Amino acid sequence: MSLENYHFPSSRLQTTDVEAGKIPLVLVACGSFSPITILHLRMFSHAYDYVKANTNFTVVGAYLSPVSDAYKKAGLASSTHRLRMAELAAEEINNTTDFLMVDEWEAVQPAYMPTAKVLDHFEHEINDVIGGVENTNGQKQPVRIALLAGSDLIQTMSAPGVWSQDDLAHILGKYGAFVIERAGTDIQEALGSLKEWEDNIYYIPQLITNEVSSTKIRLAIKRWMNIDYLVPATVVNYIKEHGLYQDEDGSATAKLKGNAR
Ligand SMILES: Nc1ncnc2c1ncn2[C@@H]1O[C@H](COP(=O)(O)OP(=O)(O)OP(=O)(O)O)[C@@H](O)[C@H]1O
Ligand SMILES: O=C(O)c1ccc[n+]([C@@H]2O[C@H](COP(=O)([O-])O)[C@@H](O)[C@H]2O)c1
Repeated sequence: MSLENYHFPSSRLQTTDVEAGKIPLVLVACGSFSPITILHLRMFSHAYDYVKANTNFTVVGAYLSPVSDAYKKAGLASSTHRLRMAELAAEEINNTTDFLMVDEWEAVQPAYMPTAKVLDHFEHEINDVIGGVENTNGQKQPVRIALLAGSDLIQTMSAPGVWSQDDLAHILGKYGAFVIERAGTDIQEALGSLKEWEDNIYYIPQLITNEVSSTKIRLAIKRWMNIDYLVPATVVNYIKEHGLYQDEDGSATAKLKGNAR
């Protein structure tokens, strides 16, 4: 896994027969995914349903883009592990909805890559290199790239000093964001200083809110608790096999392994 042997994943990108009259859309979720949870996957299902019912877009592909090791956030497993877990999770969701892919480009960067640059990378690969998509009338159309995020991430955009103003204008002005409600975030506050881009921000309430977070999963593992049904089953097994997120003495992993059926 390195930039030299990197290839942009497009196997699940719908490049032909896109419904004429619709705007083709690719959703990109950036984050740590340490580990990926079912809520990360649910973000895509929520967005897909919302887009279909409420907009003139049509989803032609979706990507998980795990952040690189240079992000150095507490609890960040190595990008090799996070990419593999994301792949396993994507395989699971694709049993029911066939559009999710994992892009390694951000994760393999030697330096931290701001989200604006990550979205530019998708724009380049999909619209410049692949050349957009073809609709049912045989016409070529550019794809709209958009950020998919939980409302907590959008709230950080209103917090001073976290994002550069130029990057915010670029992300929300050029690309836009689909924002999934997240328990504990006041959406009015989160969108407070982002008013000028409100036409490009789509807020998606959740009928069933759920507070699963990667932090809580890591905590549960440290407390020797079972994490079944909170992360995909294949990812649970991967975490056990590789002893991820364990205490220094390894006891949490030993217990998880002991619980394995
Ligand atoms: N329960 C959730 N509801 C809505 N959005 C979520 C939820 N969990 C994660 N997200 C969103 O998923 C994206 C990636 O999240 P990230 O990898 O930081 O997960 P996290 O669970 O917030 O991690 P951590 O607990 O390590 O901070 C972010 O946009 C975040 O807002
Ligand atoms: O580009 C930026 O300036 C920027 C500022 C804050 C956060 N981000 C991105 O937002 C994501 C946050 O993930 P997390 O796990 O810290 O919630 C991650 O992909 C970061 O690269 C990006």
